[in-house]
Amino acid sequence: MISSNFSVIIGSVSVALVGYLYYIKTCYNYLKSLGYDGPKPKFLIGNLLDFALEKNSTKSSNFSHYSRTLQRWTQKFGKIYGFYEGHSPVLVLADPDLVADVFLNQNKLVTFRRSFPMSKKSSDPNADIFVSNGIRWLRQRYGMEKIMLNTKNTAKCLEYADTSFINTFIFQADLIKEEKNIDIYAQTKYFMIQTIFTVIFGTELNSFIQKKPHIHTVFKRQELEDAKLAQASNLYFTKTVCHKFEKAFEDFETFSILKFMALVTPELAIIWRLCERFKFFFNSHIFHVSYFADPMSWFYSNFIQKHLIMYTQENGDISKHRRNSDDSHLSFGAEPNRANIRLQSQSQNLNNFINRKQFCYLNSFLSLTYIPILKYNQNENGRKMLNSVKDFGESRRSARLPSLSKMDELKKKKDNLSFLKKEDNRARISSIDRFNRMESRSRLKSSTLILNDLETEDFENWKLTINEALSNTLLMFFAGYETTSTAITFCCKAISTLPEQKEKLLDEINENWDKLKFNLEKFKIKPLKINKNSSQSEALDSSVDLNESEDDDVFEDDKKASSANSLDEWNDLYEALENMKYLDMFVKEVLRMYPIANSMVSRKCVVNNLIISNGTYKIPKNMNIVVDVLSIHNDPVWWGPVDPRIFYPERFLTERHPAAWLPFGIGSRKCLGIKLAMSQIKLFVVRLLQNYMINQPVNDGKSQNFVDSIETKDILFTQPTSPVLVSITSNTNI
Ligand code: HEM
Repeated sequence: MISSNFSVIIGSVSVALVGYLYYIKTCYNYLKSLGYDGPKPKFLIGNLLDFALEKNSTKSSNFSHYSRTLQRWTQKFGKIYGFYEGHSPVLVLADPDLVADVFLNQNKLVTFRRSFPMSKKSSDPNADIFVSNGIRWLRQRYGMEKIMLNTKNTAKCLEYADTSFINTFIFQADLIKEEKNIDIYAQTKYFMIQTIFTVIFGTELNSFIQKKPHIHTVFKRQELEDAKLAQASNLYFTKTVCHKFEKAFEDFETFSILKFMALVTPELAIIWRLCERFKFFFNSHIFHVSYFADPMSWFYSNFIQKHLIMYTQENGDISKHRRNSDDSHLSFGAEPNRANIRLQSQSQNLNNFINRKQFCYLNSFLSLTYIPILKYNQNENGRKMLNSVKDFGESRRSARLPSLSKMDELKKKKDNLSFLKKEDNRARISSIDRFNRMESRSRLKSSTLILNDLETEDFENWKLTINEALSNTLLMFFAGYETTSTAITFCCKAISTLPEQKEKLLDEINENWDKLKFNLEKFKIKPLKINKNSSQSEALDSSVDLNESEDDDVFEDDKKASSANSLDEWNDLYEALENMKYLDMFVKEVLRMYPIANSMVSRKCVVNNLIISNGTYKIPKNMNIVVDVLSIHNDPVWWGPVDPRIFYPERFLTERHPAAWLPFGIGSRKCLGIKLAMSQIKLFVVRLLQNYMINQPVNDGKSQNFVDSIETKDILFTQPTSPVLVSITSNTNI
């Protein structure tokens, strides 16, 4: 009897397996049946091996290179074709007209980013804007755009970037009085982690280890030796943080058997997700699938939590918030009961954050949140919590939120979500309604927070949940750190290898010198105006006495000075950078030649048969769509007549196809950090050239042609595979 049952089970499983394998086999006809050509897939894995085996044709290494694989296929199959990830079809667009047809499509809600079987679902309570889709994305985007694409906020971030430049770069490089090779890639990472940290928390990374960072005293000449040690310890911490982030990226890119299985058998993803829960049995990295999960929890417990503790301590509220106690947790992904206990202190902590004057993303995102109401609010604790949260919400609402009429006005007004403007689009409205319903269903299922459904005001629909506010702050690190530091690295390498273009940049900096005021002056360091004809640079303003008496509390002075420096100063600097046309073209040209986040430019078609190119092509529902950015960026049709392989910023003087330059993506889902990233890259380039002479590395042994001088890989982002050397000499008077 047992054996016959066993045979039945084995038989059924075998039949199911054979059926499943047969189904997989039939999938490989799909793209052909739609009329799309493409590389020949292998059974089960599709074309995944082609990515892994892609060789860098000009270099000895063989790091896999997503963009180069697409580029090779484009040469063979043309401007639109398909490939298979496992047996899931993916459509590739390699033509700006087609990209515009899909990504700028106003009517069809093509705003869904493609997803991977094991990545976070859009319905997850902690889903950030990057993984969210539909109305869930739209709501987050609506609020976050106002913060992140705001010029004043971006100008404020320049102040943070300037200070980071001093903290992470100037000091080390100032010790270099003779020409010396440095790894500019490592340096820009230290710069970026400090900058992005301050942008998110409004406080310096160093403040986590020392309340008054020694860095602010390092520029006293007589203390230089001591300062070296202080600096070393501060940078040690920064380096640790960078290391953790590097690890996160590595983990993401490392082969994982469960990720691979989910990619080739997405229908069984539920099984692979279950297996992941038992990963501790296997105790091996290759069984991990979570995207950034571990570093994120490390990051959360080390940063957000500590920050809140520190903040409440600074505000004299230590009694309620014991260090290392659970009391000061936010309910980020926590269970309702635990969160219930903590909410009193949470709301206090959040209140403190919200009421800070200092601009930072966390603060701004929290000011967009719904009032969180926990499920079990009928007991006394719950009621207390409810009241305190309501008070907190009220104060925030009156302090921060625009009035209802203002909000309506804003909704009506120009914003980048242009398809919102289409009033007569019934399909859109019904889709949004549907997503709204779907979203509220998934929200009700969420075990963490239940949103206050009694909030009836219209604009409530456009806020973030508290979990979204927090997960988006984490996203900012990952979206902003690696990408921007790599972009700055490429710019520095271009400066060091292209003397003619460097001269043009120097000329423009000299022309705008007075507008590009340098924060360093308050640290008694003076950049010297660049005199290209002599080896000696001229001191700009001899009225600053470098030996003037030093205050014991430089930090306090700096604080006062920086608050006295009104925001106008940073607005002026922002404007000055914006008006530097050659600098703008230079950075754009670097990003044209070295686009960094190509695999992010992707969408999922959620409408039945999207017709593009005047009916020439049809994209069926659920098709994943990616863009071959590298081919578009190197197509002479769009970038000629000067050969696109040549570094030639002036090509941007000619108006180009709007979908031919894609480093930040395109359409209503394009990069939210574009303003921040561009202004920080420009600021770094300007400060670097104001303070240092940058040249080709001495005795590097590598080609000093810009294009060949950096070896890259591209799995998640394009990254240099080895240290990027430039030679540097200080131009600064200390
Ligand atoms: C050089 C630096 C950067 C590059 C090359 C870059 C590139 C990209 C790309 C290609 C996308 C996908 C766009 C699309 O699908 O059309 C993207 C999305 C995004 N980026 Fe960036 N990025 C950079 C810096 C930043 C920074 C500094 C931040 C924020 C601090 C940021 C935040 C985001 C966010 C939130 C999204 C998702 C937007 C959405 O889904 O609506 N990025 N980025």
